[in-house]
Amino acid sequence: MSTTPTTVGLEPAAPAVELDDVTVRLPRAGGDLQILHGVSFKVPAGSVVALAGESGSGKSTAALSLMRLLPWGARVGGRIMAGDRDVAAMGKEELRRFRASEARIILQDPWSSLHPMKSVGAQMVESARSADPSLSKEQARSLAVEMMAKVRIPDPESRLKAYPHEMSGGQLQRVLIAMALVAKPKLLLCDEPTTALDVSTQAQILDLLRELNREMGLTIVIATHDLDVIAGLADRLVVMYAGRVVEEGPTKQVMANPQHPYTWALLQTAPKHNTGQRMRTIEGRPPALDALPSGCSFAARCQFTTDECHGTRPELVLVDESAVHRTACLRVQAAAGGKHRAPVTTTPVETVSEEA
Ligand SMILES: Nc1ncnc2c1ncn2[C@@H]1O[C@H](COP(=O)(O)OP(=O)(O)OP(=O)(O)O)[C@@H](O)[C@H]1O
Repeated sequence: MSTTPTTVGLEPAAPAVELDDVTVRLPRAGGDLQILHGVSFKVPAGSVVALAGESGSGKSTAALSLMRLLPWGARVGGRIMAGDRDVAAMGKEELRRFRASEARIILQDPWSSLHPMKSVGAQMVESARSADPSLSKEQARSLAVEMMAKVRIPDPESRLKAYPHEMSGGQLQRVLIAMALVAKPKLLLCDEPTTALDVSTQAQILDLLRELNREMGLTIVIATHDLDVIAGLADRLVVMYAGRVVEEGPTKQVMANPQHPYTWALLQTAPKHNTGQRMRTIEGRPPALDALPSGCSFAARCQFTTDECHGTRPELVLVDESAVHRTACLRVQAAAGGKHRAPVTTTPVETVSEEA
């Protein structure tokens, strides 16, 4: 885990990327389906930020929106910033360069992320040269060998000649990470990067990500439903539910002292955090996105629900200013006697995605 972000008493690092009041709507017959509702979080440069939540909570959509990799016709509101540039306002060529060299993505299924008919080496050379067209084929190839060695693929020279079907899932995920690294990106997005892998390979890939963050200062955003993945890796944790952020803060603090009942319940489902013999599940299901309740989306599953929770949607407010720990729960806010502050939000402006 890096030590750069939001250290108490120090100036927080400038955000590498930031979502500010982001909404995402997808077109469908009968009216748009809203997937994200005013999602805001910052990813300090050099940090690891995890997006956690059950399936369908909007983690992937939030992560993919950072690279504008949303389905065609998606309407995006709010601001998505990469440093001081607005990702939504990037022209085609700027966006291509951003995706080729600054921000790279690793998806859950390594098999479908690679071309089956091209050797690993050819794909790595392409990746390197799309980020830096001035590289010769030989230079790109030696960079590929270097990065294959960095992700600890034995005998990288000969493995470059292999085709994807000749490699295991764990090796392919390493190849994908190496393929991202040849572009020398600043930001690596990982969408459930270990879900398709066996447990020991999962641990090795997580160790590798941790090492890349520490040694290369790579900023990492990782979307996962598995809180054990996050525990030793992420500096900050963003917990999502039904398309909203319900809690956000330093991972250790959120895990040791979860404020939102959903975060607490989610932690109980993680094997290492569960003290009982059997793994718990959270009773009930998240609400359908086209039938969200007017109050708190978690109210129907929460053991602390009051009448007010059904009628009033809680805003995400600071519960610990120095650690930038926020939660969206009326009960927590009431217990604090209203001393918590709601963040300032901006007026959303919508853009329509046409290139993904
Ligand atoms: N292209 C799409 N068309 C229609 N609905 C979509 C589309 N993409 C996502 N959704 C819906 O948006 C919601 C959020 O999806 P998203 O993949 O962001 O969630 P997630 O938390 O990453 O879940 P998972 O871990 O299952 O991927 C889900 O209900 C999903 O069905």
